[in-house]
Amino acid sequence: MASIGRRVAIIGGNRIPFARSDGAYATASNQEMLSAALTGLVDRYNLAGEVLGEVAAGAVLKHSRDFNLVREVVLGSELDARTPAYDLQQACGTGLEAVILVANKIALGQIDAGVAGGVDTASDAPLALNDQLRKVLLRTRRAKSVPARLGSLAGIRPRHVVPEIPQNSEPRTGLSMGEHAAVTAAQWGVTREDQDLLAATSHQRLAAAYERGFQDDLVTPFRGLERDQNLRPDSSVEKLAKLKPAFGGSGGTMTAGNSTPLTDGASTVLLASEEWAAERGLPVLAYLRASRTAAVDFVGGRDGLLMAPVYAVPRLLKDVGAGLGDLDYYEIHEAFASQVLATLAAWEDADFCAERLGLPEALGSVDRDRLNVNGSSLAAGHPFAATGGRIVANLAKLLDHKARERGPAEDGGPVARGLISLCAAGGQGVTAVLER
Ligand SMILES: CC(=O)SCCNC(=O)CCNC(=O)[C@H](O)C(C)(C)COP(=O)(O)OP(=O)(O)OC[C@H]1O[C@@H](n2cnc3c(N)ncnc32)[C@H](O)[C@@H]1OP(=O)(O)O
Repeated sequence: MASIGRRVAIIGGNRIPFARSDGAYATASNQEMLSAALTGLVDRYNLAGEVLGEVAAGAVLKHSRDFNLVREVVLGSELDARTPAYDLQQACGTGLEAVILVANKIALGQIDAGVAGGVDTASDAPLALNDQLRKVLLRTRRAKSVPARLGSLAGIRPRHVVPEIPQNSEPRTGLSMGEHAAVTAAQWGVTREDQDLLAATSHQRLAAAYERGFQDDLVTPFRGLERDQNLRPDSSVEKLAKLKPAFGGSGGTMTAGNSTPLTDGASTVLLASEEWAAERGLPVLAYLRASRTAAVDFVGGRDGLLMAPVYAVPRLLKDVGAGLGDLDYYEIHEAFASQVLATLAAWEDADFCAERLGLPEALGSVDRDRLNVNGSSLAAGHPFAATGGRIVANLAKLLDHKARERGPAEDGGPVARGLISLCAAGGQGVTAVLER
């Protein structure tokens, strides 16, 4: 559906540098990381003491003690404690979904301003008690006498002490995200060379963005880290070509270098109505124009696990009256280089577009010079729920720069537009168009 209601302004974002799992943030909790990202945002936009409409954020991997994670983060922040907050989760789409939810409430006039965000730690992943041990302990707690309690505890066996560790795999197929992506890569004939080129480019572009100061008002140092720990400015196709396959067996084309690493980090984005921003003298970077989500039947094998954005984007483009080639920037989350390349290949394939997307011709090609121009998840890393916020803030700033370069449009319409596409576990995709 096309956008309705008030225009939703993106004022800016703040994140902490992303760290490789078991790296700089090995001892940081989700709450600490999201608090750091929010504190940086509050400081940058003078939000201390403000009662915001809401803060919506989430984590994919969460401890049970974090049942009210985002509200706890707000209570520990400089925001007025009367700011409501809630947790949400849509796998790797969480951060962008949070932006969309806050934006929709602003568009409908239900709130005037809000923060969206996301956080994840693969280092501090929640280990759960073995199911059998949990049942014994619950039974023991219900027991009414000491002998009954001891009798219940006597049922504990060594095998019950093995914890349940969260798996980076799809429950319905048992395959990891990487293994799923490897199947799709083979189906679309994605080559190792193209994947390594995309990965090297991602590192080089993110390094350049840091060098020219683009990240200065997007990233706040945390725990001694000033830049993303995964970033390798000297990354090259030659070095990447030496890595052994990580997914798809010994002949596989996917490696540690052209796949995202397990990552820790947090991001936040400030959204508001134009009136709210003007009252505070806060400049607008860009507007959230439209969004679409989609899901695919990857269990039945009809589509690849990470191919849902392929379906969401044509509907989104129709909503905003644009062709694929009309956009100034394309931000396609790099879960794996192969998944970005398979997505592009699908849009270029006239038969696929006719049969699956119901289009009269191929959706079109994406100009690589406008794709992930500041690098993306292959270089920055991918703390699942935090990636959406990173991408939204980055694109909003790019659009602001582009609009300043071009000056106002003669017809009063948007001067610059960009697409965001995020694939997510469970065969889902979350996409949006930002404009300025
Ligand atoms: C919707 C979604 O977003 S789905 C995506 C969800 N995310 C995932 O599934 C995470 C996928 N990634 C993983 O599981 C892991 O990172 C793996 C399996 C790919 C790799 O894990 P590891 O083997 O532990 O990676 P590690 O960091 O040790 O790298 C392996 C080697 O590659 C090297 N390497 C990694 N990246 C690069 C690079 N850009 N350039 C050169 N060398 C590199 C490392 O230095 C290391 O070399 P070494 O063995 O000589 O030390």
